[in-house]
Amino acid sequence: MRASLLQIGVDEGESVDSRRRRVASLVREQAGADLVVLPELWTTGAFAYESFTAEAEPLDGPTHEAMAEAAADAGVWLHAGSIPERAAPDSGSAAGEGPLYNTSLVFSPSGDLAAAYRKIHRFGFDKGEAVLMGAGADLVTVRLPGTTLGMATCYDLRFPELFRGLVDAGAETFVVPAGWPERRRAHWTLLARARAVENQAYVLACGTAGTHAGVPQAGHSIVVDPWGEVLAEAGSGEEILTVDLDPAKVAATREQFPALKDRLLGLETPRR
Ligand SMILES: NC(=O)CCC(=O)C(=O)O
Repeated sequence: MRASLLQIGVDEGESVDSRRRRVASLVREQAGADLVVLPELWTTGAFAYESFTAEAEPLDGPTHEAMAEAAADAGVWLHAGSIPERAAPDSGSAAGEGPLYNTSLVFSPSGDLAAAYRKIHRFGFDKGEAVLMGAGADLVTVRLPGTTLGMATCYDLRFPELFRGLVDAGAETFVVPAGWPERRRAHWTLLARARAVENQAYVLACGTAGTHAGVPQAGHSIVVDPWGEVLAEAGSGEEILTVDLDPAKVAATREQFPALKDRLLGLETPRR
């Protein structure tokens, strides 16, 4: 299974529309891959909080349209990273706008939306995403030929219980789009490897390059195998990381070193 991670440069000098067109072309160039992965909030930049409202779009908005077409043209599964989603207002609420979410979209090779995941853990503590966006509530997995994807986004990487929940839901390959800052790059690499080792799963973690809202991005997208080995790691600039994965390695690792079977806590039915 061939995966291509597109570490997109997100700088303020490029408009959202032209970046969307550029990214669609890059996705089309990945024909021959099985899975293509984009970063978190690559239309706006994950730290460009002021632009979230202006650039928010419904689930079936311009990014959905452009990425569905690009996935179908390339004939690939596309994890299109995430968008600032403007949800419909609640039917019971007063007239006005619905909430914002940081929502990841996955398209099938025929361009159909296969899954949407609203980021559960929002970054920023008492500002930014944490106050502007709503929290997702659902764990999401997607079945692909050969592997089941588990979806998580950026700051989610710091919450191991999310990943354990995804394993319980059948995940074998975690896809983590991100806009991770350079300042905490060491955490990014360490956490990506930790989530792979503790869950005996592939981790495909795709970040951005460039600087937006004054925050230099780490880049360093990384692919880790179920034993924790780093299969590929990008530098800090815009880059495409292409890696061949062996989906059977997940089951083999879990069988040869069955640590997941020794879990005692957090199970619905305790083993001992
Ligand atoms: N966009 C994010 O979720 C940033 C996360 C981050 O900077 C961190 O966890 O550190």
